[in-house]
Amino acid sequence: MQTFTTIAELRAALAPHRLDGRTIGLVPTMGYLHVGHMELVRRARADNDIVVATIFVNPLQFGANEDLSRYPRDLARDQAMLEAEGVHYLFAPGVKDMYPQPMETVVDVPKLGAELEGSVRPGHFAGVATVVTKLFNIAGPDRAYFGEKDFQQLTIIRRMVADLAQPVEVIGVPTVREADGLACSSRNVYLSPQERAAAAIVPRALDEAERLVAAGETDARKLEAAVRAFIQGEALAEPEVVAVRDPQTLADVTTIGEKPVLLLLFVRFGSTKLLDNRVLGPKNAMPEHAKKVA
Ligand SMILES: Nc1ncnc2c1ncn2[C@@H]1O[C@H](COP(=O)(O)OP(=O)(O)OP(=O)(O)O)[C@@H](O)[C@H]1O
Ligand SMILES: CC(C)(CO)[C@@H](O)C(=O)[O-]
Ligand code: BAL
Repeated sequence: MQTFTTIAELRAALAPHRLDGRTIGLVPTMGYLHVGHMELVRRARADNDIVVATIFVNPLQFGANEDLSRYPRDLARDQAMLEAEGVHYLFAPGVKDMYPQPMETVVDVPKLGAELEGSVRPGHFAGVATVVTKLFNIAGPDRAYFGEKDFQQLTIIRRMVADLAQPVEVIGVPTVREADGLACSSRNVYLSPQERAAAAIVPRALDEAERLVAAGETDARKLEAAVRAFIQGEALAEPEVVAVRDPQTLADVTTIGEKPVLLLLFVRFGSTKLLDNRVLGPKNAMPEHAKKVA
């Protein structure tokens, strides 16, 4: 695996592959990799001739009071993990390599980006859409891989690609979980031992929602209220977003009926925010969602 920090180096390395007709799969990350990221890499390896992973902690998507400066980083460990999975190229630019001058151009999907997680992280999704567009322009991938854990992000990227006719196939990858069901996440390292134990309430809340729907709950607002109360049963957990939405569009849903719905959770433990979601409803409509890691 070769690691590059500049746009020119990566482009030069990829150009001959493109000329030879090889397909390129892109796995964008912010580093501090875990088994969830590795699942994205494995999918990219299976589908493409060449795999490019990126590690960039993108300042554009962090608010002033967020964790940009303390975001966990370990490039040497990440490189070893990517190399072991057969990644061909790692693009790990510095901020000056990505943004040599202050960015004047913004890619935004404003309606989808303003709600749910966006309502507590204003500007976050414009930062994501902008950097992902730039990464697409740099690497020119045939396919790009994103996790379903960040479901709103995945929805926004799909919409952006469709609206702008970006020539990339977006592939969503099911959430990889720890043994107790907690979704793997780089930010899990922020949790104290007590918070880590308490965080198991998040996947359990998804189970509880599934149970309530199976027991006949059809009112989306009532389901949200019940799930919120369930999470609040854990003293260390503060639910910021509990929302039942349409899984394709994220549009509001009032009734849970024939069609599957998506339950999105954004739960705070101290200063750490964790995301999770599950499709509820007809079983055959569910994606392969809950993957456990031993
Ligand atoms: N548990 C997981 N299963 C599958 N994909 C995941 C998982 N966690 C993250 N991803 C995906 O990996 C990509 C890079 O995510 P990122 O580097 O932000 O990791 P993260 O663990 O989500 O970090 P954070 O804790 O900062 O949210 C995103 O597409 C994200 O959805
Ligand atoms: C897609 C992404 C790498 C853009 O910075 C980031 O939002 C993430 O890690 O999910
Ligand atoms: N995992 C999404 C990137 C972020 O929280 O900034």
